Amino acid sequence: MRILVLGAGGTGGYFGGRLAQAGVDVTFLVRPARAAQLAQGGLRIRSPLGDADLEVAHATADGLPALAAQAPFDLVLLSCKTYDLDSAMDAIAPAVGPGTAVLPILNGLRHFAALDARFGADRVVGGLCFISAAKGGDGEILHLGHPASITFGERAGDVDSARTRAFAALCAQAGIDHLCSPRIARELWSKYSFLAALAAGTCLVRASVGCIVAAEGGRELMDALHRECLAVATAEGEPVPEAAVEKARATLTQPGSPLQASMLRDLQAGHAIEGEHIVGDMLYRARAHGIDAPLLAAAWVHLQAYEAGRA
Ligand SMILES: NC(=O)C1=CN([C@@H]2O[C@H](COP(=O)(O)OP(=O)(O)OC[C@H]3O[C@@H](n4cnc5c(N)ncnc54)[C@H](OP(=O)(O)O)[C@@H]3O)[C@@H](O)[C@H]2O)C=CC1
Ligand SMILES: CC(C)(CO)C(=O)C(=O)O
Repeated sequence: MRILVLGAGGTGGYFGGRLAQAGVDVTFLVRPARAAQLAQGGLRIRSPLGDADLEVAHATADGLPALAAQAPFDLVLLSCKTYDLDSAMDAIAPAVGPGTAVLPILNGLRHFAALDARFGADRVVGGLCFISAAKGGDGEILHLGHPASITFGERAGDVDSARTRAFAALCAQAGIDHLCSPRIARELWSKYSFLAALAAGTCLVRASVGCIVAAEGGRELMDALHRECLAVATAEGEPVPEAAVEKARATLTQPGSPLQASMLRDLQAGHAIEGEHIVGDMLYRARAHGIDAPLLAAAWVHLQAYEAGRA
C-alpha cells in the first residue's frame, strides 16, 4: 500500500512517522518550509513510546503530480487542521485517483461533507485518532502522553474492505494501536462528544481537567458540558454507548489530570484554532435539534472573542 500523508505536524508526523519507521511506503506532502526542515533534519519523534530519527520521503504540491504518475497512491492520510482543509484538498487532489482512499484523522465531523463533495463519498473512509502531540519549535514531533491510536472504518459499514484490512495490517506492522471499526459513525460521535466537551471546558477555563475539577463547581461544569454534547449525539441518531459515556466522563472529571484539549495548547500559543469546527458546530447542531446548550454557547462566544482578538 502506497500512502501519502498530508501534513507532518503533531498527528501526521507521529502516525506517518511510525509507519515510515516500520518500512511502509510513506510520502509526506508538506509545504515548502516544512519540506526544508525535513530535508535538513529528517523527521524526529520524541515519544514515551520510543524516539525516532527518520529520513522520510516528502514532496511539495508542485512535485506531487509527477510522483502520482509514477505510481498511484492507495491511501491519503489527511492530518491538517480544519482551517487548512480547502488548501489541503487542493494539494492532495492530484494524488487521488480512481482507487485512492482518503482517510481523515481530524477532530470533529464537518470535514466529511467537504471531502465527500470533493472526492466522492465512496473514497472517504471514516477516521479519528487519540493522541496528544504537537510540532515543537525545531520541527520535532512531541508526543506528550501515552495513548496513540487510530480508529478507522468504512462509513457504509463494510467491516472487512480490502483497503481498511490493508491499512490495519500496516498499523500492526508499525506497532500502532488501531481499531478497524464496523461502526465508525458511533466511534466518531463518541470521540466528538468527548472532545467537544474537553475543548469547550479547558478553553473556557484555560486550565487542565485536573485544575478545573479542583475548583468548586468544576466537576459539575465538565459533566454538564459533556451532557450537552451527548444529547446532540443522541439527537443525531448516534447515542454514545454507556460504557463510552462512563469512560469519557471519568476522563473529563479525573482529579489531578493534566489533560487539556489540543485546542487549548493552540490557543495559549496564540495560534489559529478549530473553534467553529469543533465547538461551534456542536452548538449549531444542538440548536438545530432544539437542545438547550448554554455552556457550549458560552464556550463558543469565548472562542470567537479569542479569534477576534487574534485578528
Ligand atoms: N495534536 C493533537 O494532539 C491532536 C490533534 N487532532 C486533530 O488532528 C488534526 C491535525 O492536528 P495536528 O496534527 O495537531 O495539526 P498540526 O498543525 O500539528 O499539523 C497539521 C499539518 O498540516 C500541514 N498542512 C496544512 N495544510 C497543508 C497543505 N495545504 N499542504 C501541506 N501541508 C499542510 C501543516 O503544515 P505547516 O507546518 O506548513 O503549517 C501542519 O504541519 C486536527 O483536526 C486536530 O484537531 C486529533 C487528536 C489529537
Ligand atoms: C482529546 C485528545 C487529546 C485525544 O486525542 C484530542 O483529540 C485533542 O486534544 O485534540
